[in-house]
Amino acid sequence: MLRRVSPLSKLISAAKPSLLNQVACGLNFLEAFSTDALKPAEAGTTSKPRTPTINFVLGGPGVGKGTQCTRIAETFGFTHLSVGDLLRKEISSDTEYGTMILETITKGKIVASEVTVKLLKAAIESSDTDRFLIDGFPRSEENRVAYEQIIGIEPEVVLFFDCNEEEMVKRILHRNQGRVDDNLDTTKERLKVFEAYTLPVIRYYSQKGKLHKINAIGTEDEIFERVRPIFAT
Ligand SMILES: Nc1ncnc2c1ncn2[C@@H]1O[C@H](COP(=O)(O)OP(=O)(O)OP(=O)(O)O)[C@@H](O)[C@H]1O
Ligand SMILES: O=c1ccn([C@@H]2O[C@H](COP(=O)(O)O)[C@@H](O)[C@H]2O)c(=O)[nH]1
Ligand SMILES: [Mg+2]
Repeated sequence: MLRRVSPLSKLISAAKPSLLNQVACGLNFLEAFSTDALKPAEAGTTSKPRTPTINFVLGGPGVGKGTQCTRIAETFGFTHLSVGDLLRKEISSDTEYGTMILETITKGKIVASEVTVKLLKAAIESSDTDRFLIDGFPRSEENRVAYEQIIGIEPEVVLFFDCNEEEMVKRILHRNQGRVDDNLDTTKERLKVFEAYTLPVIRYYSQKGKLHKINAIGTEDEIFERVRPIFAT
């Protein structure tokens, strides 16, 4: 069912001025696209509520988000949704967004929320499961606001894998998976984008008491043991 959304003015009042243009550009899209499909049923309605559990996994480029998500998903029964993978699938499927996504990823920039939230929503809705690890999203405050407007499920846990830049660059340059963004120039840009746009999201969830900061230096096993207690309870 289509639903009109309330004005964004309240939501963006706390956002940095540099983000306001991006948020404003998303307004028409938000009004047109918002649905109640993933929201809990209102009191008095007969339909069964469907409120998936959402956890966000954030961290700089190459820090090991995907590696740890695989382990967490296997151990604790989550569905791992990498938004980067959803975007790469769009490129290889040659969809209407493919060329724009390829250009954006190659430059190390952030794809418009219109596209990422739409892909994410479709992936959640088409899944048989209801416990998700969302890897690499939201990447900016604009992404976060769009997510809240369109999907609107509060994350239970937000993981932040933290590591120095030198180690992240080293991991990317050794990744060897043929990604178009696995080169030094794009990685430098991604690090700038992470600092300017993703750190504010991390600060937001820290202030809400949802953030779990994980030291991402060490072996994959050591890092996973730091994560385990968060989901083991
Ligand atoms: N603890 C670790 N120590 C050394 N290398 C690691 C560690 N964890 C992951 N790696 C390796 O680092 C590379 C990047 O890991 P991964 O793809 O999981 O990172 P990511 O955070 O998902 O990166 P991106 O943001 O670019 O998608 C991979 O080659 C992976 O095998
Ligand atoms: O929410 C997102 C997620 C990803 N991107 C773009 O994709 C690349 C690669 O993402 P990974 O999560 O590292 O696989 C990223 O640099 C962005 O260009 C995005 O725009 N929005
Ligand atoms: Mg990844």
